[in-house]
Amino acid sequence: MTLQADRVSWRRGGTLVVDGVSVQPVPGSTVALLGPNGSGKSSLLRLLQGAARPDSGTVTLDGADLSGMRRREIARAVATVTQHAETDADIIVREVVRLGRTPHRSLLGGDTAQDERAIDRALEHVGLTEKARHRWHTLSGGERQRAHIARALAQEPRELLLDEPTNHLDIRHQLELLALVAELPVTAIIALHDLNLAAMFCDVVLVLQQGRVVAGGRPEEVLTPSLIADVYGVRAHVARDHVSGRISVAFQPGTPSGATSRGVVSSLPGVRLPG
Ligand SMILES: Nc1ncnc2c1ncn2[C@@H]1O[C@H](COP(=O)(O)OP(=O)(O)OP(=O)(O)O)[C@@H](O)[C@H]1O
Repeated sequence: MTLQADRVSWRRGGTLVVDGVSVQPVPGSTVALLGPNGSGKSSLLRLLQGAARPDSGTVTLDGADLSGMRRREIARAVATVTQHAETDADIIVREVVRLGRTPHRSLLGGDTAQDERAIDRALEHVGLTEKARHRWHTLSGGERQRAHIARALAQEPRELLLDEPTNHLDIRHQLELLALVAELPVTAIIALHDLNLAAMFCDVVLVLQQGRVVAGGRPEEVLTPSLIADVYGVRAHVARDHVSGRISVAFQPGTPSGATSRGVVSSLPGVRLPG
């Protein structure tokens, strides 16, 4: 059992932005949410984190409907890093990361040795140990992003929801972050724009278009030139590494000629496309 969405739909500002989406990740797997701008990736993550309720369908955690659960209860299992995470207070980095421990703290108790260890580990994972005592406003954009990820890791979640976590990161930190997430013993659902990062690190990709899942499965099954042409409207060449079996995508100038590959369906469990 894990965090699952079953045929969720959500209307925002009069528009259906999530349309009958099911997500049933295998526990411990890493799932990429792909799709063009405005296709509904962040909206779906908001439903999965319990920040909003679907108009229809259900999001469940270990079989229990998220809408009947307390935020603290959800936060003990599910950590989220959103695209626009900010921290106004001028506190040191370690205190930002400490916020991740809040759901685990008893109302009267202070921080325990376990809290301190979780914070140390999280800072180390994202390479910010040296900056732990620095003030928040002195960090670069990428360092702030990594601190927010450390906060989520300090939460010691089972489920990790990340919205464009590589946004501000240089290439080394992009690779390190996704390698870390893929190795962690968590189920991770990550909204990504970079198809190559998805292909390198994710077990499954779900491709959204106008709120609907139009393809889902292993990256090498789904990320074909015709799917990329259909969904993103760009030409691409896809090469496969014969040793790792992983693919890489090279984009080409020009508009693709009309290919249709909607509904690439995988035999993988947990990937269900709308009928
Ligand atoms: N607060 C809001 N109120 C009304 N509509 C919204 C709101 N936020 C987003 N939307 C709309 O919902 C749709 C999906 O947006 P969403 O942010 O989920 O897409 P996305 O795939 O994450 O996009 P991006 O790749 O640009 O981050 C878009 O059409 C957007 O305009």
